[in-house]
Amino acid sequence: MPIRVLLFFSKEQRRTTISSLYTVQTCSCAHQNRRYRAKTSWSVLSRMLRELKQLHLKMLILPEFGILIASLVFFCLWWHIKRSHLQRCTSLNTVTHLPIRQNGLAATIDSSASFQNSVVVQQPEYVAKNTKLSWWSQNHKDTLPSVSGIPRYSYKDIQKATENFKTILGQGSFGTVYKATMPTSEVVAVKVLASDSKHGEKEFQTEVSLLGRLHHRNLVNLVGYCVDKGQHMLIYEYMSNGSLEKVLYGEELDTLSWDERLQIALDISHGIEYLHEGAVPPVVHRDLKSANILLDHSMRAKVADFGLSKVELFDGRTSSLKGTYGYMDPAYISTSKPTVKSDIYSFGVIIFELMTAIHPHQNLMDYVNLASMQADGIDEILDKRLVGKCNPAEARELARVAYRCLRRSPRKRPTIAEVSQSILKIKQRHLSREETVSFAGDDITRMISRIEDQQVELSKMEVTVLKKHEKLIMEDRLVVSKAWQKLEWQTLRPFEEGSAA
Ligand SMILES: Nc1ncnc2c1ncn2[C@@H]1O[C@H](COP(=O)(O)OP(=O)(O)OP(=O)(O)O)[C@@H](O)[C@H]1O
Repeated sequence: MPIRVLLFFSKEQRRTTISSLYTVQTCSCAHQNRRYRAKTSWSVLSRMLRELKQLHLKMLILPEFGILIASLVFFCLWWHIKRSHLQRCTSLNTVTHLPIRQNGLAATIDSSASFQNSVVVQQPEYVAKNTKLSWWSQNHKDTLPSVSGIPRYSYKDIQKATENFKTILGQGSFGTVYKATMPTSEVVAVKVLASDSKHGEKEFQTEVSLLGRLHHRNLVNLVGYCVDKGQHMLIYEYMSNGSLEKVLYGEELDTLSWDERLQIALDISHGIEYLHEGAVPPVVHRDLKSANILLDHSMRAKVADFGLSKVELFDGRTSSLKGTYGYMDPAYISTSKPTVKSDIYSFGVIIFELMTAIHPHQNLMDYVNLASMQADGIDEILDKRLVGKCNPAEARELARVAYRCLRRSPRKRPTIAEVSQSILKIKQRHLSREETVSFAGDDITRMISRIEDQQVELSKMEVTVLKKHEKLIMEDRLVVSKAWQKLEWQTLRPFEEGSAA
């Protein structure tokens, strides 16, 4: 404020003007809320102008004061325009973010109109890692903003990575899945949404927004996507051992060991636990089945295919039935209301599949119901490849967990955390048993090798004794022959001398 201007004011007026200007300045520093700040600034300014007018001073003709007011007005206008532009941009992606619990990570609920009720998790380390892929897309100026920070690729990029869609990994109701190698040498699986797919674009968007925000070591991670040339594609981390369904029912000679099956059950339960209890609100998968469990190079399992996932709503809203025959919870079929307990039911079916290698489409549930009539009924339906290779007590215990998951009343079914705990206990007991066996095995091996060493020693001793004996005999023989010669010579000598005489 130029001092010169204030000189025209009376003492009282000067004080009012200075304090008004001071208010403008401090308001702009003190308040975080910009709208409020702008509003306050405007009201203070207009009040000040009104006061100046009342003073009948011709201040505005003074160039310094005019410039100051003009720049203040300009600044406020500029700030307001910038602020509303920023707000408009953010509302296109995410609107309101409320804090949620997420395995120790801060997470938020996205209430944007485009992806209603989807779960938002703060961008994890893994996404940052994948930003190295984005150089590829950066060259393509036509790319639209990516969803949830997941790298977006052009059709050309994918065409190149899949070598013109050469290797098919599988076919689902969503479309065909191809193998691809990214420029970083990372091998991925590209799911191409079939143009006649019954899921359509809505499902595609659900999958991108949901998968892009949910990350766990037991979920198949989404590493990119493509919306280009009328095509919709999802890029996932590559699971080299394919689906659990293929491994259980395929013609591969290699079979899953009991140990591997226990680990797979535990991995699946951890994946579901993340969806049900790590994400708030909970995510119901709605299509858990062995075809949606994928196995990596070391046979560790991850839950895949969130195309049918929906965040559980607490308003009791019902929706159309989604899922796969044989895995669907009867309570869900009758109420059409998906809950986390419907997933627990499907998981129970998967546990029995793991144990029996009987597909739900081949009357698995009939066998399971028959087996439930006896305490050791599971022994009768256990996968033939496991007979004699697994501890029956462990198998029966796991079957009991699965039976609890299949209870008719959803309320009586355990939570996924309880299921995880039970499987973990079985696994730990299995490991400790194996250690004991291997300890005992170690002892026997050590004893055998000691006996073998002793045998070698004994045979060596035998050889030495024999050699010594032989030497002694030889020496004795020599002595005897010498004595014999001497005796002979002494006996014959008188005769020889006599005859000579
Ligand atoms: N990330 C992946 N890595 C390796 N193979 C995969 C991957 N995703 C899918 N596949 C293969 O592609 C097949 C089809 O997968 P997709 O998820 O499209 O269908 P689905 O789950 O079998 O059936 P639906 O879509 O009807 O649920 C799988 O069975 C699997 O063999």
